[in-house]
Amino acid sequence: MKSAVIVFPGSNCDRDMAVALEKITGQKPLMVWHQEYDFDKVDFIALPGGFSYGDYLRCGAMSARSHIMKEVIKRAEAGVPTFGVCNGFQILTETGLLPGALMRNAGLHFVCKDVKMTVENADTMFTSAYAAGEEITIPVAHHDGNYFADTETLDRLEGEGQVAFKYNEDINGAQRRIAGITNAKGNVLGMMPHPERMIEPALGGSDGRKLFESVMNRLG
Ligand SMILES: NC(=O)CC[C@H](N)C(=O)O
Repeated sequence: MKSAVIVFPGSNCDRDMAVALEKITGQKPLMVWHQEYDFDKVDFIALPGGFSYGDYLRCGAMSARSHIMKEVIKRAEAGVPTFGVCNGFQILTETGLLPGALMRNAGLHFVCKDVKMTVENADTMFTSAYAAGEEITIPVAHHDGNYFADTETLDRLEGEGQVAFKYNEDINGAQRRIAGITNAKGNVLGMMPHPERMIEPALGGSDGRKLFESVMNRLG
């Protein structure tokens, strides 16, 4: 599985993502700088966490309008599996590839800890290696993780199985404790927790591993 990791000024989880992808897929990902217009054909695109453009305006707002995102949007709309973690999730909502918005945490504090969450839908290309309802522990580190969407959108997301993960407890005020969602087609996933930081016991656990394995199983 050949992957690309998109790098913006202020990304700080790009190397964590690259290490996880290389360890799990056995192939070094392409690191793509935001000023590029195009990049080689890949099977998987990752938008890593961080503080792109210093989180100015709104988290992810400036990255969403960068050169490279035009190409990412084109490929995601054509069906390429696209995965945004934390700041990557914020970028995906800012582009409109995913619905809703990530607002300031309800407690107005940066939240940095391991959280328990539940796999709400194990029937997606990103979650199929998990069991439905499986409880997993994954770290979060964000100040804008408070997922918001209007009631109609939330009902649709839940009704269509687009809620991939929910926190077991309220950690940031997110509506319906939503931690990660997919688009309607199922090839775009955004989530606030960082599975790339939980891929082996030396990191405190391996619960993030199955996410990458799910995609690998699907792509063959
Ligand atoms: N770890 C991250 O990606 C941080 C995301 C974002 N800048 C926030 O703090 O909300």
